[in-house]
Amino acid sequence: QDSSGSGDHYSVLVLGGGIAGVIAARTLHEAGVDDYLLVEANTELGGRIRNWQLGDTVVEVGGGWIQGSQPGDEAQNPILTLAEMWNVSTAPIDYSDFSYYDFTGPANYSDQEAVAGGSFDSAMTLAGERRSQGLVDISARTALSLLGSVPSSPQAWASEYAFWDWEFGVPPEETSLIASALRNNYTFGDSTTSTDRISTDQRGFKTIVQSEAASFMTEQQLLLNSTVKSISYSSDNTSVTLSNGRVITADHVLCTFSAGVLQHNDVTFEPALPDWKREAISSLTMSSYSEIFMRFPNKFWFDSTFGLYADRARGTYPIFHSYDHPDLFPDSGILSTTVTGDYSRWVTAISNEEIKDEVVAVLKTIFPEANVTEPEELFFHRWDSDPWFRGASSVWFPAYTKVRQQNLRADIGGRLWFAGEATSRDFNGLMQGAYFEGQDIAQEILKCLNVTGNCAGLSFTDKALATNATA
Ligand SMILES: Cc1cc2nc3c(=O)[nH]c(=O)nc-3n(C[C@H](O)[C@H](O)[C@H](O)COP(=O)(O)OP(=O)(O)OC[C@H]3O[C@@H](n4cnc5c(N)ncnc54)[C@H](O)[C@@H]3O)c2cc1C
Repeated sequence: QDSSGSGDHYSVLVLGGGIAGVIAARTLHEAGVDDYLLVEANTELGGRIRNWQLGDTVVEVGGGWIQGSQPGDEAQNPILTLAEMWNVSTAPIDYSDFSYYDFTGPANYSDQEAVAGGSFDSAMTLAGERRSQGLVDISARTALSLLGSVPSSPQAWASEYAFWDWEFGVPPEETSLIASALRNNYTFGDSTTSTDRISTDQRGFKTIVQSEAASFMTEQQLLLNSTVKSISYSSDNTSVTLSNGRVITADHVLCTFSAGVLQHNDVTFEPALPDWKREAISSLTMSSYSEIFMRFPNKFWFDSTFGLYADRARGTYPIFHSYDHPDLFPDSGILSTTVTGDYSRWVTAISNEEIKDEVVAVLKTIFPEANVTEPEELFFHRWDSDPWFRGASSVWFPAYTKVRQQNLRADIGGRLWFAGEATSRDFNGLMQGAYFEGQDIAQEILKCLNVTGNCAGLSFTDKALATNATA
């Protein structure tokens, strides 16, 4: 195809080279549609799957945990299938392997963590009951309160944090009960055998996306380093304008940009997106989620996998993860700490040197006997300020309805389509959500290319506010 800037035409333009975009392209290819072009702003495929090297060790700074691997008889998580296909090494994660600390140093409050876990399970059950009765969505905080769970000490807050904020990236006040239960229940099912796994592959977990793409995509079907500025659509045609002025037309455009990118108006639509679509996009938030990696000259911390820290201020460096662990990277000297929500926005705004000072002060508090040194390296990806992502992953506000969810993934006029982790009802925020949506929406496009079935498009409801139904 012509890349000189004079314009060209494809059957399908796939916008974005994360999991959703690559799996959509594969789905088109498998149906014999090779007249597509995948456009990606970055210089490589992978999207929110990214790695960084500290010392000699490659760590995952974005999606890298396979949540709900579903071994045994259950349908396996397709992300695990991809990892196995491309010999990407992973290790199990043991969530029961915690050490406990508070602002006085080591402190054992595992009983409080067990209580928080019980409250989480009860909230998931309550969500199922409310959904089957068609009741309106409520926040996870409201649900916890209804269940009598009212944490009122730093140790109880940290315990609650481990089940909610660490998983969803936002506090229970901002988490939809219904949507979080859908995600939790579909990810983990009834399984007691399902485990999470973490990538340990030194090529980076992005290998699952890049190797998969290399197995079917040609150089002519991929346009890297190219930013989409605007998308025009009508019932007859679509066209996309890149930041270098190149205009590409297509029968169909599939947009897989994050909800954060769509919310920030980084890409303009001509005409503007209809109100029902804008309301759906605005009913999600992009979580602020920062895992801060540090490499120390020597290991001075716990031998367990995780450390939970209860500061007086909820959410202040609450989770520590030891990568210098026999299952991960022994002798690497790597320890991470995860912050979310407002504290993540704070660390995104300050310098790495300031973060170092804060974290070292906390580490000195929790290891009063140890020789706590400065980290030799500190890195985290500032997802919130990255214009290609604008946050970590999508979370529904406590205003989830079936109609808003359907409107989020509905096409516009049978020409402009949307897919990605955010459009997934059952796995929103997760890599498998992006995978299934890329596959499913590409199949809808195939119907409209007259390759398979009838072109009906995906239904939407113009008056989204008319119904509260969550089922
Ligand atoms: C810190 C962090 C931790 C996470 N942890 C996990 C985890 O443990 N388990 C899990 O399952 N998931 C996790 N996730 C979520 C997971 O990474 C995502 O759900 C998934 O990778 C999203 O894939 P996607 O294809 O929907 O979107 P993306 O990967 O965002 O793909 C969209 C692509 O569009 C490109 N793009 C954006 N704007 C433009 C433009 N204007 N022009 C051209 N291209 C553009 C982007 O560069 C990107 O490559 C995590 C995410 C983060 C950030």
